[in-house]
Amino acid sequence: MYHNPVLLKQSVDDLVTNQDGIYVDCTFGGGGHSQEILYRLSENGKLYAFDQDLDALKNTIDDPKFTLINQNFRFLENSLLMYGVAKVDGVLADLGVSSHQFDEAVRGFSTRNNAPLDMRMNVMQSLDAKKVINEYDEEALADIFYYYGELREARKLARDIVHHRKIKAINTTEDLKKLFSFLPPHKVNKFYAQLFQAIRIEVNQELEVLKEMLVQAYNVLKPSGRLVVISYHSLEDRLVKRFLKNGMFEGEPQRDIYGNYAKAFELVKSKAIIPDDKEIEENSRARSAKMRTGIKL
Ligand SMILES: C[S@@+](CC[C@H](N)C(=O)[O-])C[C@H]1O[C@@H](n2cnc3c(N)ncnc32)[C@H](O)[C@@H]1O
Repeated sequence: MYHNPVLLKQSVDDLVTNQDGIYVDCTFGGGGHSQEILYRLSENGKLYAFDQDLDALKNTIDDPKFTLINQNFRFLENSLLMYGVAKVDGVLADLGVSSHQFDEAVRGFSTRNNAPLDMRMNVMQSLDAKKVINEYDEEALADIFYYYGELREARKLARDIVHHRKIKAINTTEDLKKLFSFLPPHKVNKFYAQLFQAIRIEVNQELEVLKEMLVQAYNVLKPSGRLVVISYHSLEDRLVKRFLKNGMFEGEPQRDIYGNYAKAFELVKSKAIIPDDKEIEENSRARSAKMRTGIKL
């Protein structure tokens, strides 16, 4: 199976409030969420879906209400304008990589397989994991490991990598993992997961594009339109949470003349929605999912 959609019912229940409306699925993947949105729309409704990965295009849905756009969702606003769409009723984003991307060993996302250091969601882009690991300077690498992987020994890791790559280029996931094989077995899997997460975030500029998409989603939403975001790690969730609360990512939110914080969205639930035990048992990818929904004020 290409991908088993996470929090499917909950997310689409939150998203679709107008069966004649215009909706956006920023992360088409295997099309599970898109398919469910289409079921809820009348023949007057429209769904525009984005995916930057060419593989996802193979899953396209044959439905006159549906348009699939092979583009990064950081170009949400302009891409929709190209289709004559200025305002929409709801935007969904189910972030990260699909199971298909993860399971395709050759793409280098998984810590389990030996593969070229790649990790690009869009195989047409030039920056890949090999460039990050072999060409970034020590300080840049340390920052990536510290901020994106939340690895405390970031400086030492960066130093080790720079030392080894002078002797021999680090070309594959196995070359990279081998550098840290001295770690105790009970620590090594978590460490690799954090290391790979950090590199993947950098290769795909995941936090930057998320910020750009959130701001544009706000711009394209009609008043009362809904933004639903499912994220899979705390760095993403933190950005989504702050944006839905204050319409910004950092700093002090503005206050009105009464001293109240200016709000961009009303939250459907103050706490993030997480999958229940049954869903996690059936789909391990659901384990770290957090969903937040805002209604544009
Ligand atoms: C978790 S999967 C989505 C799965 C989908 N909801 C389903 O039901 O099959 C994320 C998908 O979004 C795509 N994606 C991630 N970031 C993207 C971005 N910045 N722009 C466009 N597509 C992106 C990935 O290529 C991947 O196919």
